[in-house]
Amino acid sequence: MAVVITIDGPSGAGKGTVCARLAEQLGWHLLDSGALYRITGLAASRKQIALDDDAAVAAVAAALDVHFEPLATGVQVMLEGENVTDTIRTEKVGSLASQVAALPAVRAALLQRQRDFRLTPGLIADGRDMGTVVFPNAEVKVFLTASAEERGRRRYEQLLDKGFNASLPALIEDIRARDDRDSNRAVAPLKPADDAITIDSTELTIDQVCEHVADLVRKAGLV
Ligand SMILES: Nc1ncnc2c1ncn2[C@@H]1O[C@H](COP(=O)(O)OP(=O)(O)OP(=O)(O)O)[C@@H](O)[C@H]1O
Ligand SMILES: Nc1ccn([C@@H]2O[C@H](COP(=O)(O)O)[C@@H](O)[C@H]2O)c(=O)n1
Repeated sequence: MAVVITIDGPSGAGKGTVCARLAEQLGWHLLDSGALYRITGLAASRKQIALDDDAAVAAVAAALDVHFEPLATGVQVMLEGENVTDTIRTEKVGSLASQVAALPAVRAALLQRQRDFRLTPGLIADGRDMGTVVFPNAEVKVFLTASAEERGRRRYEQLLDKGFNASLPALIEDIRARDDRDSNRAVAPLKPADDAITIDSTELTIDQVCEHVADLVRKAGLV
């Protein structure tokens, strides 16, 4: 079976950035599990399904017509033939994702779809429950975190770079609300796996975090 490195952690800790770099460096597959929850939230909301209707949202998750197309600029996400790459990255869709992610049948419906990404030569899996639920036997598990203030500041700069207006206090508040919902839900809550190494990126650059994870991968004898 192909080897897996899991990187879990709260929103804005840098998981997506670090996972994409590592997957590129190693030539491994990449699972952005958050995108699956974002797409499910978007699809359910477009179908006007109540976001607390576990069975109905799970049916949407099970039937998702979604394709991830790797491009030189990143991964393009196609939902029912429509390019939703930018749409799913909004804070609004992040909030939809975090609501449907609390539903047990939705998580069950997405489980095998995530495990199917485990292909040779290896997989880097980004999410909240990669090391605890989806790939409990992963070879290397990382829990990447940072203070809510620093994560809010990163999100703020990201939005300004894209030409959007944003309020830093409101972003920090949103991040805290999402942390709270993700950490306190009954099923697959956000938490480090017992055998995960925690990296706090508050005071680290992206390069330093990538080097730290690459070091763990080398020490585990995976490359
Ligand atoms: N160590 C770091 N130092 C400074 N900026 C960083 C660091 N890590 C990530 N960033 C920046 O923070 C922003 C959020 O990073 P990223 O999207 O990778 O986080 P994430 O953990 O995947 O969040 P989410 O779970 O919400 O998708 C990006 O603009 C990224 O460039
Ligand atoms: N394994 C996962 C991944 C994500 N979620 C939920 O989706 C939301 C969006 O995730 P991003 O990583 O794209 O920001 C996130 O807030 C979680 O609620 C999850 O539950 N499990």
